Amino acid sequence: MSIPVVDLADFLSGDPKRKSDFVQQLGKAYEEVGFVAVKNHGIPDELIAQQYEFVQQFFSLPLEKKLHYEIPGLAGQRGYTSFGREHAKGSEAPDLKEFFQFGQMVVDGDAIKEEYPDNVKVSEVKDFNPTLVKAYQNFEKSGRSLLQAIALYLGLDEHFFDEQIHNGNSILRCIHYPPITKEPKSAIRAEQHEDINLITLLVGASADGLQILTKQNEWVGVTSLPDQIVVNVGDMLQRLTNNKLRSTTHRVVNPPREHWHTSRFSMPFFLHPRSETSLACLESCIDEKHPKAYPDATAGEYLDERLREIGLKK
Ligand SMILES: O=C(O)CCC(=O)C(=O)O
Ligand SMILES: [Fe+2]
Repeated sequence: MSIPVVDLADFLSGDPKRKSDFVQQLGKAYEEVGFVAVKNHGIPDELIAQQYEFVQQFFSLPLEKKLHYEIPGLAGQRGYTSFGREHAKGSEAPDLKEFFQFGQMVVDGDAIKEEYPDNVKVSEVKDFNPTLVKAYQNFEKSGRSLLQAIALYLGLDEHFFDEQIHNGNSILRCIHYPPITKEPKSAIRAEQHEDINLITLLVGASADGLQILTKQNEWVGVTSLPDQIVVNVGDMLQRLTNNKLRSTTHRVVNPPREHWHTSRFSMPFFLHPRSETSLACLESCIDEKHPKAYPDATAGEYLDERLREIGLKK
């Protein structure tokens, strides 16, 4: 299915009409579909290509080397998480994936640094960490622009989210779905779920498989052109907007049998605010037809609850 396509260059053009058209297109797409493809997203192609290359090198290391980077007690939030550990909320069978997570680097003296575990340094793949740092910063920048557009759509100040995401708890997740060697029991590459965070930026995955559940309750495949990234609403933004913007259910299905021998790689960037940020439903999104649907919570409290539900936190 082709999801709506928006052009971030319109938002950044300085032309008030192009900017406000972008805001309306993005907001409408998030009310209706929850997913958009973004062109002119600002993340350099060479950087994405490099990141893919290093990520493939990392996952092709022998398991005992990768296990060095799986750090107990971090709930998978930094470093390596081995195959079969994470399951979707409400699902028993683990997903068919392994992944590596990279988090915020605080360099401006902000005391929030104490909240974050250090990133895990991979020594076997030269330039792995510096490349993830660059990618992380680029995703943050594009994500900030998209949230500025969302703020305007919601009638908020354009910079409403800027402070909330400054040194926020965002995660860059590099995923490997290995080749499938035997009939999977009930598991698929990634079982249906909604993302936890505000928005997710996903660069072109290396193979088909991503599907979204439409309002008509049908699973449809999502494909984006190589020069686009897919950006979807997560549960934190759905919650903040009292269900005005949709955190659409999605999954990654197994390939047809003739492609079982192939790996799939993908790199979602989960944009999170600072943990103290309130996710209380915005007053402007509450009315008689839309009574307040969620109790107040901070982003930190909510994340904690969700990490327990998916088996990453005990
Ligand atoms: O691999 C993908 O294309 C999507 C992964 C995903 O939805 C997730 O990790 O939350
Ligand atoms: Fe997801």
